Amino acid sequence: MFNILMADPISHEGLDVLQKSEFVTVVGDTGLIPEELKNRISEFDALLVRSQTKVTREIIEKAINLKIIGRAGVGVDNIDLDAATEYGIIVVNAPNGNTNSAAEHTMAMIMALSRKIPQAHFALKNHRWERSKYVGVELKNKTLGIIGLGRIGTEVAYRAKGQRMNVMAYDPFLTEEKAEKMGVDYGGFEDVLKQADYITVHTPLLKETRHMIGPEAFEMMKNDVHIVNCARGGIIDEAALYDALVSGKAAGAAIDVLEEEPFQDHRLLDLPQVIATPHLGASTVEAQENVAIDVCQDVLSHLTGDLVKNPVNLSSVPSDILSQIEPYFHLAEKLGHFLIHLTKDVPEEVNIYYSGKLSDVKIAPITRNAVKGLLQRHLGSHVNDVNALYLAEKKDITIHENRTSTTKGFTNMITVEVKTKSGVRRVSGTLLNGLGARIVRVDHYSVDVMPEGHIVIIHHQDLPGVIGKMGSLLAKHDINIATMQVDRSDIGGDAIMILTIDKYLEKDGLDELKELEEITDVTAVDL
Ligand SMILES: NC(=O)C1=CN([C@@H]2O[C@H](COP(=O)(O)OP(=O)(O)OC[C@H]3O[C@@H](n4cnc5c(N)ncnc54)[C@H](O)[C@@H]3O)[C@@H](O)[C@H]2O)C=CC1
Ligand SMILES: O=C(O)C(=O)COP(=O)(O)O
Repeated sequence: MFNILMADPISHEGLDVLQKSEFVTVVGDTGLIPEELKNRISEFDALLVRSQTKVTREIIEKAINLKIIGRAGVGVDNIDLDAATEYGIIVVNAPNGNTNSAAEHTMAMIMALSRKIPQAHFALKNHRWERSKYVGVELKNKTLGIIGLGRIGTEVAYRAKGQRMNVMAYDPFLTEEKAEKMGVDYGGFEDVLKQADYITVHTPLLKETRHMIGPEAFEMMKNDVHIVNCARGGIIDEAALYDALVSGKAAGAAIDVLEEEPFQDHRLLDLPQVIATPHLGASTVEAQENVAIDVCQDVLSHLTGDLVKNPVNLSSVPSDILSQIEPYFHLAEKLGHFLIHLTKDVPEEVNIYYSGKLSDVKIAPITRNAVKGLLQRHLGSHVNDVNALYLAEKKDITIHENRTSTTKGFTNMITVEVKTKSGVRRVSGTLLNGLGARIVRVDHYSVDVMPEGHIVIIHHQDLPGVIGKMGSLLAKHDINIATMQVDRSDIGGDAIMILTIDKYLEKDGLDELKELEEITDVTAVDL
């Protein structure tokens, strides 16, 4: 049974997804202060949040059972992603469910700002009939500058065009061709700042975007510019915005998000030309339903061993590609696990070669599984595909991926090679059509071994009688040999024998095997 903590309120349609499962229990405890969350987090396998709860490194360090953090929304700036990755905790979000809601809210804010609707409404509610005070400006033929033309920015662009605005956008991934197709003017960051009558930001809050609209940016803007932030507090430097509004450079601002939420400093909110909502961009019934369902499905998938759709700290793989590569995950992990048992020194470099039909597929997720298999032997079962590459880097192990289209007789092959100061060891495996995974090479020897169960790898001299001696010794320990594979470099030279046996070979049996004079090395692996 997995315990899930819902730390921020999430729509019941999502919770229904979880509650239908017999594998999970959901505890709803919203509004915990950081200290309380820190004290309780070790009880939980999964954590569900929106933007209120800050999932800091301190909390993650205490989350000894946590496997997944689900963010019912887009922005993950409230979660310490580096810490989550380091501790092998997958973070998932719900990137699509609130796009429409946020775009509609942005348009509502732009219109309300232009026609001073909140101010006029407030006056009238206070029984003041102030018609001449609230003269607005039209949107038609004005230029809307969009910084960040992703999901929400794009939807805002289409809506603004419906208002007959000219739209100009800057996004590092926007090409001139794409802009033309969308009917949007293409510009650099500064072009947008200089030409727009309205500027709306739709980037995530990142190191690079924090305070990207600061004093210098305001300096470049047109006089009487209108500023809109329905993305994240901190993208616009609030002190610079305040100065621009007070100096008259900016005519008004509409803000849904603040650098500190709930607000501490209300200077900006007190300005009459500022209209504001308390982070309501995603607060529609529809959006909350969408994001809750999406995130809860991913949380349940992960806890029950399925792949997630919207990982944040892992690259996501489209389902058609995933169906091609997923069968290799298990093989890659087994190869890594097998090889690390043959590796006697500290691994310094790992090369993974993909060949045949694996030479042109997305290999990164397969690599993560190979590295997971390699590291788990010494670092334990907390190594997973979220933190495998991070942990390898921390241990100064460099990982290289290589592709070749040629395979020696196999349609697909993965070779994992480990370099240590004493040499190089490698193992290759393939998926045989209809027959499953096979280890087909160990160093320069050809073999055919199913990577399952109890395996003994014996390096020996190719002399008559060795196989018999070894068989008798195992029989003495009541060990039955299920399969045996033998290969040699040349007659009478070095040879390898790989046995699959029916039960675990205890240390005393292993030591006795090592004592046989023809045997140079024995390794037991449980796969
Ligand atoms: N107020 C609210 O309730 C909501 C706020 N949001 C915020 O909106 C943000 C955007 O959401 P989506 O459009 O769904 O994300 P998205 O990932 O589809 O779009 C973000 C875009 O910003 C661009 N970008 C990144 N750095 C940039 C830079 N330095 N300059 C210009 N563009 C840059 C990216 O290339 C991307 O196209 C979220 O990260 C979240 O913080 C999202 C939903 C609701
Ligand atoms: O999805 C986002 O990034 C949002 O900002 C929405 O936040 P919320 O879930 O409403 O706290």
